[in-house]
Amino acid sequence: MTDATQNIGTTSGEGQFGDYWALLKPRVMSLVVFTAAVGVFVAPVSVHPFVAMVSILFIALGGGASGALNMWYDHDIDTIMKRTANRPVPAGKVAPGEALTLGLWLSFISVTMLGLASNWVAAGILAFTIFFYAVVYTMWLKRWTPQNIVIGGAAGAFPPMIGWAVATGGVSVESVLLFCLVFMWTPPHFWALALFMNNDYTNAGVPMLTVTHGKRETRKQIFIYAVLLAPLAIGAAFTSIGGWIYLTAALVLNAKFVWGAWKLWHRDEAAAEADIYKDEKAYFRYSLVYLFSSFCALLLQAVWVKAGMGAW
Ligand code: HEM
Ligand SMILES: CC(C)=CCC/C(C)=C/CC/C(C)=C/COP(=O)(O)OP(=O)(O)O
Repeated sequence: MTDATQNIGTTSGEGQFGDYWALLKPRVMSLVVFTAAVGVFVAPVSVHPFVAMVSILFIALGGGASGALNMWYDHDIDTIMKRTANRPVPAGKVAPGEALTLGLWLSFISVTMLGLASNWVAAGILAFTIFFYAVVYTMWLKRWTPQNIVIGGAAGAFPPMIGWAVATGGVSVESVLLFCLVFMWTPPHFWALALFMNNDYTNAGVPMLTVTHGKRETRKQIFIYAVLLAPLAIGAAFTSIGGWIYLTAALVLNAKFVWGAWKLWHRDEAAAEADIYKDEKAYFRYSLVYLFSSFCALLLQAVWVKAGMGAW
């Protein structure tokens, strides 16, 4: 789980392809793009497969662009944090100005091309998402408030709405619901990681909740968001994008998400430290399985319904 590349030894400004690729945060963005793709396919309007494919590609490019802008701005704190120290910019493989240029160009290309390939509502939401992650979250919230990832999480929640807009040209209750699923999922996802990466954030002076309010409060907040997410996620089964396949998956996935959060909350801090945050790491990994599986279930449900088999 690292963005580091293997090109040790190149000097600033002489990065290799792998270094520029790493600037796009490909691993994180793969799941982001998947949620966007599901947004395209669960929408009630069929899109030409070529338009769908090209649009998803440009959403991916926009996500990558926002990652490069984030790595440009954050290279000072990325140098301090162990997890990020060997990213291309802090490692001296790519000059900060290059990351900025790449981010700006890819933003421009992705938004323009998405507008031309699908529609300008989708392109507008993509532009706003890039702005929200790169400027609102990275440049402002991240270094200012422990609510950084709660508010900033909106950036990661927009992609399914972009996908939905690619198909329908607009926004609807269902696409807002998809937004809410990712939005409410983000705090447990990130704070689980913050519990075992707290030293990094403390050293870099980033006011994550674990740093400002401590791990006990963070554990409680993870549980609260998991509990708030569950009825939304299960409730989605009873909307036009739901049905029995999704409901079955949502019941199992959310039960495990809430139960895991409950256990994290009641975990003794000394015990957690003694076993090097095994449960916290497992919960972070499960957060990824949770989101991926929930969106897989939505996709499967849509295929089932579109094949004429009915939602229930
Ligand atoms: C503000 C919102 C979010 C924050 C602050 C956040 C934070 C993080 C951090 C710090 C990591 C570790 C990354 C690394 O070491 O490179 C991570 C990993 C990951 N995140 Fe998030 N995340 C957010 C939203 C999302 C969203 C919306 C998605 C997908 C829909 C996502 C998917 C992933 C994936 C797939 C990984 C694992 C990457 C790997 O294996 O290297 N994250 N997240
Ligand atoms: C289509 C589009 C524009 C999508 C953007 C989606 C998006 C905002 C994803 C954010 C996920 C992410 C990498 C957060 C990392 O936070 P961080 O920057 O604090 O983490 P770091 O310490 O690993 O850099």
